[in-house]
Amino acid sequence: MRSLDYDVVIERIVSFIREKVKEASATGVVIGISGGIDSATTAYLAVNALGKEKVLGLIMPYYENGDVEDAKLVCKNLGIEYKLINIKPIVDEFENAVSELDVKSKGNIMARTRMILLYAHANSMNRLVLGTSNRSELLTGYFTKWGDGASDYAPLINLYKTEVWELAKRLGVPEKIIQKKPTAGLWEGQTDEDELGISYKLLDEILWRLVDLKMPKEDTAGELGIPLEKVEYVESLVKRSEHKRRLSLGPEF
Ligand SMILES: Nc1ncnc2c1ncn2[C@@H]1O[C@H](COP(=O)(O)OP(=O)(O)OC[C@H]2O[C@@H]([n+]3cccc(C(=O)O)c3)[C@H](O)[C@@H]2O)[C@@H](O)[C@H]1O
Ligand SMILES: Nc1ncnc2c1ncn2[C@@H]1O[C@H](COP(=O)(O)OP(=O)(O)OP(=O)(O)O)[C@@H](O)[C@H]1O
Ligand SMILES: [Mg+2]
Repeated sequence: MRSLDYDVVIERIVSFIREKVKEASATGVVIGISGGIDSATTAYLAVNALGKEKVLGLIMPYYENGDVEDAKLVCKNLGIEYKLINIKPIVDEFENAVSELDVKSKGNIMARTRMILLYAHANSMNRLVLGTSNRSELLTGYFTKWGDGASDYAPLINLYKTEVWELAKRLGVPEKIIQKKPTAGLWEGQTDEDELGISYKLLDEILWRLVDLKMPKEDTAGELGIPLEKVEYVESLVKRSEHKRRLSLGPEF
């Protein structure tokens, strides 16, 4: 895995956010704050870039669990304005309108409902939506298309999850948030690593070699001392999710 100078990373992201808000003549940014590390890290970077007055956090729970308290902790530590919006009635109304909704499809409605609320605030306040996706999620397609994958700018998009952990430590994100298991929170007990079937540590090592270094899969498996099937599995995740990394296509003329 590459080794990054995190002081430089922070400086680059902070000036990126500042520049994009200025370029759009926007009054600030809106971020969905879940109580997880990606949104916390994004919010810390945004406050560094713009100051706390220009960052609005939306806390949008479906389930009643400790995540709301963690999300509030992030907002309070940063001193940013936040709004709590319970998305359960909205999502349940969608569920009523669709027959035979499976658990994953309902989770995607949650992610898309949050996206609508983020854009409603961005529209009405002349702000930009900052996304929280990272490179591990982007490459594996581990996000809801047009849901949490949708934003105006995504400051962490070129950093792997293991790098986001490093960044969070340096930014002073609360230890409690850093220590949490990554979860999309779309159903009770869901964790990223269980659903993906691989740890982020290994996933990132494989993706770095396969995608960034363009290393043949046999060499990747050899270097990491893992079965070829594990690398082929990650390769399949990348291939299968290609459609999520571009705007909708049509035939060319
Ligand atoms: N080949 C293709 N070409 C063009 N479009 C294609 C396609 N295959 C599927 N599609 C379309 O894509 C849809 C499937 O994609 P999508 O709707 O995203 O749904 P899907 O990929 O099935 O589910 C989203 C995944 O992301 C995870 N997630 C979601 C949200 C947040 C987080 C998190 O980490 O916080 C994780 C979630 O747990 C789940 O595993 C299909 O219904 C179809 O409309
Ligand atoms: N309950 C929620 N309230 C507000 N935003 C949410 C909520 N759940 C998810 N989101 C938004 O969706 C994004 C994607 O979720 P994801 O789980 O990948 O990130 P995270 O929760 O910040 O970090 P982690 O992956 O470590 O759990 C979040 O960063 C956040 O912007
Ligand atoms: Mg989460």
